Amino acid sequence: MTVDLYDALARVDDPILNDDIVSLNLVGDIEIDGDTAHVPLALGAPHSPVETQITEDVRAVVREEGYEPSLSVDIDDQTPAGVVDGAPNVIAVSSGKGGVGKSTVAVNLATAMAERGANVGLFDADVYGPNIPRMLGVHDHPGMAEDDETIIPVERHGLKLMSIGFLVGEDDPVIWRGAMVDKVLTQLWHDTEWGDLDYFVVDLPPGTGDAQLTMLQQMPVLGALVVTTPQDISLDNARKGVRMFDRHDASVLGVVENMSGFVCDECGKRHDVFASGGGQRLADEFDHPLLAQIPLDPAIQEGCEVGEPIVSDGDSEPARAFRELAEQTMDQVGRERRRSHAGGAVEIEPEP
Ligand SMILES: Nc1ncnc2c1ncn2[C@@H]1O[C@H](COP(=O)(O)OP(=O)(O)OP(=O)(O)O)[C@@H](O)[C@H]1O
Repeated sequence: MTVDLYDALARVDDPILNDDIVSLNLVGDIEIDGDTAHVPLALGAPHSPVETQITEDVRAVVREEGYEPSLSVDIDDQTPAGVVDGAPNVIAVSSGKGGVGKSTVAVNLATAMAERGANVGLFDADVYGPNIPRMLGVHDHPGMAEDDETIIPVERHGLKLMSIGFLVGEDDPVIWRGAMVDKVLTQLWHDTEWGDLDYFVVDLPPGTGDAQLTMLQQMPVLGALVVTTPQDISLDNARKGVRMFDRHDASVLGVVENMSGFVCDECGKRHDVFASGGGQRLADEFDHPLLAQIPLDPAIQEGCEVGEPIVSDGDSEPARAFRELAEQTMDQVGRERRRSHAGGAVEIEPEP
């Protein structure tokens, strides 16, 4: 009977890895218990659009075959083990230089993933400008757990936040360097009681120097986003960022072009304030996907000022762009995890 079910499940495709889920080894040992079919699936990006679709397709096929589906999801792959419970997918948000909107992207990405139902932790490791508490409207400080040894992260907009800014204050110049910074950051994230997380977003300090590299080496980063504006200077710096990740074993999940064109309220036309197409060129050059183009919009900055990430603002253009970024990022995470599970048998088509 289960043989038929495997045959039937081979009708379900993984649209990213371009093969069916049985050939990709994503279906574990099926057990039949009366009318119920227990189907273990090897999926690694909870609430991502593609994996949500795969699970819905699996349920539909199991029902068509006359069973009630009971799915369990677990993945065993080669990605780095998590540092916190639940082995979350660690995503580093980076930029080649300051001021391109890296923290804004990290905040809106994390919020959008949480709004899709994922358990998300956000770690503000930007020692030189830890402004995420302000962007999320957090004025409290985290508390200590009863054991007096672990820190309870602040919860806001459905995500858990810890920031180096809680220790040093946003406007205090950070005088620590090198090893000291690493030590404090590592301790802060280990000592935080994150609970079960699906995704762990880390806002790195801007730049591509030793500080960022050491930080990456100490975190089990699954992949990085490289945020850039369309200008050349910013792109040159972003290039260094991509190379840094390529040298380190963390893969680049994709490029995010921020401040990409300004849509005028008055005339409704899009104006490319900076040069256009830069993010796409960078992505093409390194064969990484361009995950989103976030418009230059004063509402994004106002959202940061009042502590309400723009992505929660209904159907505005920037909100849609950030939601798209979250969906694309989660799908890239899923691609890495499932590919790693399926092993060398998978031939990946280049990104369109
Ligand atoms: N797409 C956008 N449209 C309008 N304003 C934006 C946009 N993205 C970011 N900003 C604004 O630009 C400023 C810098 O953004 P942010 O602090 O996120 O940059 P960063 O790259 O993290 O900088 P840092 O170097 O300090 O880490 C903020 O005031 C933010 O509100």
